[in-house]
Amino acid sequence: MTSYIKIPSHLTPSDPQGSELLARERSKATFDVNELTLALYGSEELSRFKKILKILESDPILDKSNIYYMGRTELFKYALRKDKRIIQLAATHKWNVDEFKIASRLVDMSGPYSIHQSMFLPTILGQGTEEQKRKFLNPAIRHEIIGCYAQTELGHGSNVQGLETTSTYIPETDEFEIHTPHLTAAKWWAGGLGRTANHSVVMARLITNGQDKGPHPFIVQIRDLTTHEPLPGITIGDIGPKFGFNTTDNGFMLFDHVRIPRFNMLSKFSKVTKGTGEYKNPPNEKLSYGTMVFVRSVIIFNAGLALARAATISVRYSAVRRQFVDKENPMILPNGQVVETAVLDYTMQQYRLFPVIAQAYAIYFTGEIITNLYKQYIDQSSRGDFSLLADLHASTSGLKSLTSDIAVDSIEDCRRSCGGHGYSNFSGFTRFYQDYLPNTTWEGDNYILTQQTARYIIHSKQQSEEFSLRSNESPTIFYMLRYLSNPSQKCTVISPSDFKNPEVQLAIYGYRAAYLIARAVDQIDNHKKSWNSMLVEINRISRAHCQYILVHNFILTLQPQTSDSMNEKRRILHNSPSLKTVLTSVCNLFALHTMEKNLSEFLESGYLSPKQSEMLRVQISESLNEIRPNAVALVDAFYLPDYLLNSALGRYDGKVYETMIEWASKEPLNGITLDINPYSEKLFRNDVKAKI
Ligand SMILES: CC/C=C\C/C=C\C/C=C\CCCC(=O)SCCNC(=O)CCNC(=O)[C@H](O)C(C)(C)COP(=O)(O)OP(=O)(O)OC[C@H]1O[C@@H](n2cnc3c(N)ncnc32)[C@H](O)[C@@H]1OP(=O)(O)O
Ligand SMILES: Cc1cc2nc3c(=O)[nH]c(=O)nc-3n(C[C@H](O)[C@H](O)[C@H](O)COP(=O)(O)OP(=O)(O)OC[C@H]3O[C@@H](n4cnc5c(N)ncnc54)[C@H](O)[C@@H]3O)c2cc1C
Repeated sequence: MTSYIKIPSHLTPSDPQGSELLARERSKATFDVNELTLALYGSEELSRFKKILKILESDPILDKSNIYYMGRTELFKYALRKDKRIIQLAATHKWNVDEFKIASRLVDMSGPYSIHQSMFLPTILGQGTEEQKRKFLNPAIRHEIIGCYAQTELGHGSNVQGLETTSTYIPETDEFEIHTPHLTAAKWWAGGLGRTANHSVVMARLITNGQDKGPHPFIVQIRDLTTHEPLPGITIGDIGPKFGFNTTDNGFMLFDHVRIPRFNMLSKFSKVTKGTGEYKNPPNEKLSYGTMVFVRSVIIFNAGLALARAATISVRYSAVRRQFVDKENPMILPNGQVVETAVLDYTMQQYRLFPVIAQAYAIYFTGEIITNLYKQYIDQSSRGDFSLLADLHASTSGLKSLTSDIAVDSIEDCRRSCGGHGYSNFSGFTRFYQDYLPNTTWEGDNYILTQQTARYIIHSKQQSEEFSLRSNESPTIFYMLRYLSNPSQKCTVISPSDFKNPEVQLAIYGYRAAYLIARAVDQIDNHKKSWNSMLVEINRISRAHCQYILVHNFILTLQPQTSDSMNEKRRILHNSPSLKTVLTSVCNLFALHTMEKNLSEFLESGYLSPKQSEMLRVQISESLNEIRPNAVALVDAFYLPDYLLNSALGRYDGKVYETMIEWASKEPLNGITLDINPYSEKLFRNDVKAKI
C-alpha cells in the first residue's frame, strides 16, 4: 500500500510501550489462555482455524490493508473478487462446509455470494426433495448457479402471511406462474439479487384450484446463464446505498406472469399434484419457514463472536491507552517513573467493558447449546417427529432478538469506550458495527420476534393450568413450572456473596420470568386486555425468559457433567480448576450485571428486596475486581487474529500509535494536491504529490 507522507522513523511512543503494557497484563492472568481457547473451540477446530488463517493472511487478493480507503463500487468489486477467491481456495484446499465458514468468518466481509451460502443452499437442503436437491443443490454447491432468497417485499417483510407475490398453478402446462400484482409486492432487499444471482428462492403465495394456500418457496431462474441479463418478464436492480452491508448487492425484483415448471416448488413438505392441482398439506404448517429458524440459530451463535470481537478491541486498547495520573494509586514503572494510568484501571471503564466480556462468553455457550438443539430437531424431523419445532422456534426467536440487541448495544459501547479513536475507521469498529446492525432487523424484527416467544410461553401457561409441560418437547420453558407453582417465595440472600450462588441466581431469574408471565396471563384472561395493549409486557416476558436461558446455560456449562456426556471442550474446562474459577467470576458478572440492568422487574416481582439490590451492587463491584487481572487474557482466549480485527486499536502486540500514524499516511486524500484558489474552477493541481 502506498504511503503519501513520510513519517520520521526515529519517533516512538512514550514509555511504557503498548507491547510492554499488554505483556504485563498477560503475565497477570490466573489461568492458561491456550487452555481456555481449546475449551472454547476444541483442538480440531482450532487447528483448522490456524491452517486456514495462514492461507488467507498470505493471499494478496484477500489482503485487507486497502479497504478502509475504498468507496462503495470499489468495495463491491473487492467483495466480489474475495468471494471468488474463497471459492477457488476452497476447491484447491478441498475445504468442507465448516472450513468454508471459517474462511468466510475470517475474511469478514459480506459479499455478493453471502446469501447463496447462508440462505439459498440451506433452503434447498431443508425444503427440497431428493430429486430437487440433485437438480439445484449440487450445481449450487459447485457454484455453477448462484442463488439468493427473495422473501421480503417493498410493502411487506415482517408479516410473511401478508406477502403479495403469487404463484398460480396452471394445470394445462403443469407450470406455476409467478406474478407481482402490485408495486408493494416488488421483492426487495434480497442479498445478491441486485447484480449477482442467476437463481432465487422466491417466497410466493401458492394459488391452486382458486385456493390461496399461503406463502411457499419456489426456485426461479432469474438471469440468463450466458448473458447474465434478467430473463423475459423479470425486472431486477440493486436497491441502492445502505447504512452498511454495502459490499452486498441487495436487490429488487418484479415478475410479469413468469412461468416455471411445477417441479420448482420446493416440495419436501407440501406438494401440488400434476394436472389436478391437488394440494398436499405439510405435516406442520410452518415448515416452509424453516430456513428462518436455522438462520436465527446462527445469528445467536454469531452474536457471541461479535461481542468477543468488540471486547477484544476495546479491552486491549484500554490497557494501552493512558490518561491522567490516578494520584491515590499511580502507575509506577520499574525505574520508578510515575506515568499516566491505563484507562482499563478506571472502575468506570471496567464497569463498561467487563460485562461485555461476560456477555460474549454467556452468548457463546448458549449459541453452542442452541446449535445442538437445532441439530437434535433436524435429526428428529428426518424421522417425521416435529415435536421440538414449537419450542425451538420460540427460543430461537427470543434469543435471536435478545442476543443481537445485546451485541448491537455493546459494540457501540465498546466503540465509545475507545474515545475519539473509536470514531476512526482504523479502530475496526465502523464497518463491523454497520454490517452487524441489520441483525436486529433481518430474519425477523427483534420486537416482532419477542411476540413469538411470549405467545408460546403464555399459551403453554394458559393451556396447562396443571403445568403438564413435557421436558422433552418444551425443554426451554420447563424450568418455569418450579417457580409458577410457588409464587410467594422470597430471595434468601443475606450478604453480597450469596449472590454468587448459582441456585440463588436461577431462582431470582425464574421468579421474575414467572411473575411477568402470570401477570400478563391475568391481564389477558381476567381483564380481557388486547394483545396490542400488552406488547410492552410481552416484550418483557420474552427478554426475561431468554435472560434466564442465558444464565442457566452458562451455569450448566460450568457444572460437572457425567464423563460420557462431556465432549473434549467440556473435559478441558472441568479438568482445570483455574479455568473454572475465572469463568465462574465471568458467569457471576453476567448474571448479576444483567440483573442490575433490569432491576425494576426483579424488585417489582417482590422476590428481591431493595436491601438485597444494594448488596447486588456490592457483589458486582467485587466481580469486576476478580476479573480485572484476567481481562486481557479473557479476550485473548477467543483467539481473534489481527487479520480478522483489522484494528489499529485492538492489535495483539499493542502497537496502537505506530499503526494509527502509518495507516493515516496511506490515506489517498494525502496524495492529492489541491487547488485552493477560490477563484479557480480547478479542484486539483496537475502536479501529484510524490508517492513514498
Ligand atoms: C449460514 C448462515 C450464516 C449467517 C447468517 C447470518 C445472516 C444472514 C444474512 C442476511 C439474511 C437476511 C435474510 C432475511 O432477512 S430473509 C427474510 C426474513 N424474514 C423474516 O424473518 C420475517 C419475520 N416474520 C415471520 O417469521 C412471521 O411472519 C412471524 C412473525 C413469525 C408470524 O408468522 P405468522 O405466519 O403470521 O404466524 P403466527 O400467526 O404468528 O403464528 C402461527 C403459528 O406458527 C408458529 N410459527 C411462526 N413462525 C414459525 C417458524 N418459523 N417455525 C415454526 N413455527 C412458527 C407460531 O408460533 C404459531 O404457532 P401456534 O402454535 O401458536 O399457532
Ligand atoms: C441488510 C438487510 C438485508 C436483508 N436481506 C434480506 C434477504 O436476503 N432476503 C429477504 O427476503 N429479506 C431480507 N431483508 C429484509 C428483512 O428480513 C426485513 O427487513 C425484516 O424482516 C423486517 O421487516 P420489515 O422491513 O417489513 O419491517 P416492518 O415490519 O415494516 O417493521 C417496521 C416497524 O414496525 C414494527 N412492527 C411491525 N409489525 C408490528 C407488530 N405486529 N407489532 C409490533 N410492532 C410491529 C417493527 O417492530 C418495526 O419497528 C434484509 C434486510 C436488511 C436490512
